[in-house]
Amino acid sequence: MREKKKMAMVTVDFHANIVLSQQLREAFGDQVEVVPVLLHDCDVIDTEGMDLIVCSSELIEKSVRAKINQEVPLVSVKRTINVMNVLELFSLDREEKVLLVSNLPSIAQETIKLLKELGIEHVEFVPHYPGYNGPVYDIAVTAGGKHLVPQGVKRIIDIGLRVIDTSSIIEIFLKLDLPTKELHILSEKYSKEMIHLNAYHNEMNNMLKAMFQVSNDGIAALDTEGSIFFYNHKFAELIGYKGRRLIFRNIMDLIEDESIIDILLDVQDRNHEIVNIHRKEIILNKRLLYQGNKLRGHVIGIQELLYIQNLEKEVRKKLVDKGFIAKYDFKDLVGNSEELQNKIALAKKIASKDLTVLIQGEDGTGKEIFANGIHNCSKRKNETFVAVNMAALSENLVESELFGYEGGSFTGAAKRGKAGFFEQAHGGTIFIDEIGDASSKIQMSLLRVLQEKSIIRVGGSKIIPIDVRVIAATNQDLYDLVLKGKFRKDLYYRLKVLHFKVPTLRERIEDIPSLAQYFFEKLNSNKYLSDEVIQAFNHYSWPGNIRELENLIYYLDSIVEKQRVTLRDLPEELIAQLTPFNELPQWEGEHASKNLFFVEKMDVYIEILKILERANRLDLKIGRNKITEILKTKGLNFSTEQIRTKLNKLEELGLVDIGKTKQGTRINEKGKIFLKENECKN
Ligand SMILES: Nc1ncnc2c1ncn2[C@@H]1O[C@H](COP(=O)(O)OP(=O)(O)OP(=O)(O)O)[C@@H](O)[C@H]1O
Repeated sequence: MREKKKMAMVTVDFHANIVLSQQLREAFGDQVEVVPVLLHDCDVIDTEGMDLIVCSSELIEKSVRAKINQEVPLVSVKRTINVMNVLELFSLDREEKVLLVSNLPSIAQETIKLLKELGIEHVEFVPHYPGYNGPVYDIAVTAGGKHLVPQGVKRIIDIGLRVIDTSSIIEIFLKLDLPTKELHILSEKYSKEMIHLNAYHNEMNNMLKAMFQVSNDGIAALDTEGSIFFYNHKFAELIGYKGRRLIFRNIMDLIEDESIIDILLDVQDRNHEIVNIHRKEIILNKRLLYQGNKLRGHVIGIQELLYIQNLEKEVRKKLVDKGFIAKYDFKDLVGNSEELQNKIALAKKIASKDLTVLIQGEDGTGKEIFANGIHNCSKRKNETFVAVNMAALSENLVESELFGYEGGSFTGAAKRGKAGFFEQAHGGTIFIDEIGDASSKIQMSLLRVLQEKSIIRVGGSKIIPIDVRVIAATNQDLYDLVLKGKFRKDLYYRLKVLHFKVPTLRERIEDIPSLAQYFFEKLNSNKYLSDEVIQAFNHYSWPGNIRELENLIYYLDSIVEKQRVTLRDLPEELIAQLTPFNELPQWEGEHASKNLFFVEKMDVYIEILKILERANRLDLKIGRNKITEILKTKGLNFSTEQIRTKLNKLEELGLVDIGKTKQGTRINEKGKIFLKENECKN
């Protein structure tokens, strides 16, 4: 019979030797004799009959060789950390400075590396070893070297001696040159390995258990009969059994409500069920637990609804702070006018289509609220909403703000580069306000994004695919910009796939009282507008639209001391722009006529209508250039652009028809009646 193999386990430290020798005995069983040797206890290592010398580390290999006088194979093992022992380290504060104490600097460094590999990356380990006089911190971590920890440390975490790595165990087996017919040793070793592995799984199990215990969710596992075989503290607390032992208790004895028991024990997964336990609203999720095909039980996750709601609020607040959330809804649009309600109905339809939108409208009409509303009504409502104002972005940075940049692509750029608004909006919506202000270069890039659905960062070459819905808005006449060559036609058509115009406040004066009241209420003010003020407001042009009204209400709330706001309280500049009431024409047409003509002096409009009426009688086509020319002869100096706006206003009132091509503008029947009734008053 072949003699038993013999190996020496050499270490410096006595405790280490006990642990490592034991580990080797477990791995190799009766097939190998393990002789413990302490390096500093002998001048010469007795190698008589020795098949292998195992060193606890490469660092002692040289000293070991110096103490052997015979050629004996030698192996230095790799060491690893017992996973379970490091759990405590997860509880250390982020960025805490912690000493890593070992007998040698290199071992300290090696242990730090191992800990990092195990995921302990949130603390800063500072190596410490005997003879080193570096700074001492409150906490020290050591792998079996408690006695080496310097004075002044308040808390020592001993993660235990580092054990021999599996790969080294295999290396030892091979070095021992055990005959192949004795491969069973290896298989035995493997089975030992399995034991180690099981131990590792056990450790993982323990780690998971520890994680469940610190979880803010109540978690439990029940068998098919309802008997609890795992639960965490939070679960016990939420079902009203805080601090009680629930293992193997049946859930039916703990919760009386049968409808909840039904949910817990029925054979289907459950999502976001809301149940009432001890007068608390609890949100419940459940997954069935299978072993192969066989149902083993149920895993339950519960949480207090209030807690979730508060969390959501916090997350929402953070996104709001970053400006990445749509804070308005359609219900924030105050006003019952048909004009507004029709546009809201249209916008809701638009919201359901995942296409690009163009919103046009004067300043302060609520375009941004519409954009928010569309996002919040769309399938992207739970994703980010990034609002960008082209007019507010500096010319130099606009490209990098929109599309991001690669590290170091320009002076002042962050080293690691930065994602732009488009990347940040990925999955959600980007709202580009004042799109008419985009430079031709940006227009080109925007076209690319819309066509290719990808971006390239400034200074980069990688194509980054993005999935973003674009909502653009402008207070300018984009088509006019296209005609003037200031806006790309292709981009214009790409943007206005779905489009609508937000009505001005002039077009919906009946909303003024409710808007005014809404803004007073927002300020917690009990002030209100007198009828004469509302009348006056109806006769004002509101160039700044709702924003102007809002600001005026803030002004009135701070300046006026009485509850009822009268004409006298209005700012002088506003009064100056109102036409006195007795001069108001009494045309009983559509309400629009009541407001539009008091915006500016009536006479220009009357003159324009007169010119159009004459042209009509003579059957002449007349366009805005001709009208501008004729007005000049009457001492009324306006640019063709201004005349265009006035013609548009007349068209809005239904008094003229503007030809779509080169037919010029024609006065219609309503316009003629209006002219007849008002001509004399001017
Ligand atoms: N229908 C409405 N009801 C209540 N508030 C409104 C309404 N429309 C607009 N507002 C308010 O008026 C202000 C201007 O609205 P918003 O910023 O959406 O307008 P805008 O058309 O995007 O303006 P701009 O083109 O100048 O950016 C905001 O304070 C908004 O809350």
